[in-house]
Amino acid sequence: MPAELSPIDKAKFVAARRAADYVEDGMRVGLGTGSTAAWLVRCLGEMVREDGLRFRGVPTSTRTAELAREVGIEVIGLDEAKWLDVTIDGADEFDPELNLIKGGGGALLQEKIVATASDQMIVIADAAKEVSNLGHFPLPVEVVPFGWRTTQALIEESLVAMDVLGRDMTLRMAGDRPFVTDEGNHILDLHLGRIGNPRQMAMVLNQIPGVVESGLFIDICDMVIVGHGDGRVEVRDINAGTVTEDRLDFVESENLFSDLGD
Ligand SMILES: O=C(CO)[C@H](O)[C@H](O)COP(=O)(O)O
Repeated sequence: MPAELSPIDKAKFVAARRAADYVEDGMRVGLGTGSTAAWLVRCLGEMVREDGLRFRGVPTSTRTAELAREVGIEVIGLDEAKWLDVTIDGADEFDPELNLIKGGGGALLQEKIVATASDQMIVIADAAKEVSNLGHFPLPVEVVPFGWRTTQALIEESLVAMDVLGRDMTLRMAGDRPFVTDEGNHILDLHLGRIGNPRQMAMVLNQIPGVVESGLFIDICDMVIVGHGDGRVEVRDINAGTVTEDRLDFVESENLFSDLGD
């Protein structure tokens, strides 16, 4: 058991813990990927074991599926679930309209499919993920391995046509090999600095043959729960247009903290 969590892990934990309250008996729930989503999965696992919560989870990656099974969550596939009550996931950035950049963990494709097949998407994030404009975080674009350099050139052409400055692009690596997603694809990270029109960017990227999906989540997220290191939690609800704030007691739990990392 770690002696002390960092403020960032505390922030991720309180956001995840607050979001777990949205899961009710009988629900089908999309389970995101990443370190914040891993806190959610641990919290939900504890609620299953300690409080008898009964729900079925649809994981968005093999990593999340493994953790969910480990903590006692019943795991099903999306086609079995068909439609989900809620998906709870992390994000790399969110803007005032609750548009997102996701895919830092490489799971953007399953994450987008699962979130889109849900009545509601809740994002859990530490405060550092909030931005006025998306794009400081490199935008992940999933591309098929076949002809990926040609796809890269087509993306570059499209960025030129959109007058986008700062078009640096890198193939994501895992050691000395290209990173491979759960779907067997590669990821190009677009270092754009600022995305002036995320909606247009998402549409343009999705029209390029070879691009499977981009990490821009436009009009998909309904609510962001922002966690702070001191236990404060803010809930941004796009429909209600409200910001509510409360504070969670940071209760240390040996079970939850025994397997830090994602
Ligand atoms: O999109 C994702 C994975 O593909 C993650 O949700 C995103 O990268 C945030 O990760 P973390 O919670 O570790 O900061």
